[in-house]
Amino acid sequence: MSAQTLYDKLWHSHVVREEADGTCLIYIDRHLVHEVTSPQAFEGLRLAQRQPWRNRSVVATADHNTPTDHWDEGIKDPISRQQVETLDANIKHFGALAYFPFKDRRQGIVHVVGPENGATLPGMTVVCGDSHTSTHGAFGALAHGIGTSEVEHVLATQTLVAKKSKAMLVKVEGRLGQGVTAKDVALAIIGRIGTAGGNGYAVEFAGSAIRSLSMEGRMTLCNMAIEAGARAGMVAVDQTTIDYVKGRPFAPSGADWEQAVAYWRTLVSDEGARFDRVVELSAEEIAPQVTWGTSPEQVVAIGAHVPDPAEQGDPVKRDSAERALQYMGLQAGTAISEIAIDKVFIGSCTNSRIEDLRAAAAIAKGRTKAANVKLALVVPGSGLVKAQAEAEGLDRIFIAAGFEWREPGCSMCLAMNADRLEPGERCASTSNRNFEGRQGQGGRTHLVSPEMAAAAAIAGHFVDVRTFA
Ligand SMILES: CC(C)[C@H](C(=O)O)[C@@H](O)C(=O)O
Ligand code: SF4
Repeated sequence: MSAQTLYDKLWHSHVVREEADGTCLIYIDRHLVHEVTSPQAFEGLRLAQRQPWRNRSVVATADHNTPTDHWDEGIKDPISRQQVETLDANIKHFGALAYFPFKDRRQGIVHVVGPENGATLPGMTVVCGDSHTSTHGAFGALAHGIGTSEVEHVLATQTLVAKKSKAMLVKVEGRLGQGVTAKDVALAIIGRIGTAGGNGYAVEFAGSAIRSLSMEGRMTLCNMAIEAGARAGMVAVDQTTIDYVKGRPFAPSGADWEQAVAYWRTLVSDEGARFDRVVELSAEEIAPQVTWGTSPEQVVAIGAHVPDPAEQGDPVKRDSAERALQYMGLQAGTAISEIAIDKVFIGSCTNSRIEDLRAAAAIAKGRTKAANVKLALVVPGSGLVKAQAEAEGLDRIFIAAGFEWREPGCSMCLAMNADRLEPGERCASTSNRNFEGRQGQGGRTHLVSPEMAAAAAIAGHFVDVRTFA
């Protein structure tokens, strides 16, 4: 057999049936479920009087609609409460391998919860009614978001109708500088190929800079593959992957573990495997990134200035840059480091894992939030991340610096709960989307790494974390 990509291997090992036109039925190993995209799917099962094909593939949690403070008061918003209670009822009725409901010790953002419990494993197909399911590709898994009707299809049949995508290799060689993170790599890639650059592709991230990333970093990167328009993002299995998975609650153990590891080690692209497109970046050239507009591709390095739309050759891009500047309340030519901020959000499935919190705390330690920053919110990705951070004293560092330490959830990543921006407020955010109104109507989002967000909270404006002393 000719040399195969990691994507080829994951795909072919899951095809149940292939039609002449290439449409396939692929088997789904892990089905992650949250409260937003599952109610109609479960309702569909009920109406059809069907049972889930394999409810032990389901791992569910409530994340988007859960508040991040005053948990003793429950969920105040009636619509949010109903969504979360509906999930409770559906899981109770249909069953699951694991359910981490509101207030459970292990509750959290579904994309944080899956991996940390060992429910996301190399070689799996992982789906969820959520676009950032690409996160799980960090494990050498084939992972992507699906729509609500597909959620129902997977529940009912354990399969998905899909067509194979083209394969793209994004290679980042070299050493990332001090203060340059996986988030900066992700933003730099999107800045290079654009938010449509990955359309029609499954992307494998490779190269020495990617190999050197921790699993947390790889998850950050794969999380944002979707913002580059890709169907899925993935990283080949190596020792870092295997070390991370070992000993987690749903990971195999004993003889099963040995057998699994032997298989997982094959989950790499073969020498000479063919990709439809190859993009190469040099790690040394990547600086901390800050988005200035309303699309993740509208991004520059911290030392740069807000670009002038007039210099944009493509009329469509020029138009959208002009609109973005207007929405963002920015002038072309302004130094990024002169942009003052009102709020800071450290959290989301992109950057709310323990390593992200450690990095932000290292910047905040012994310092104080600037007076013009009304709120600096730190929201761990899960209850387990929160407990770990507290055991390490990170919560006390943040609180001493004037930051707020909250309960886990999606929080201010999207305004589906009480955490949001007010119209016109400007936020340094570690999340993944900066669309108009994403963090609240009229809110202005700048995407950055956790280090950059913490430094901005202290300085009151964006600042180069590499020279921040
Ligand atoms: C609510 C959910 C469907 C949505 C998604 O699919 O991504 C959300 O998680 C987001 O980040 O916008
Ligand atoms: S943290 Fe944000 S991006 Fe991630 S699942 Fe929640 S809302 Fe979507």
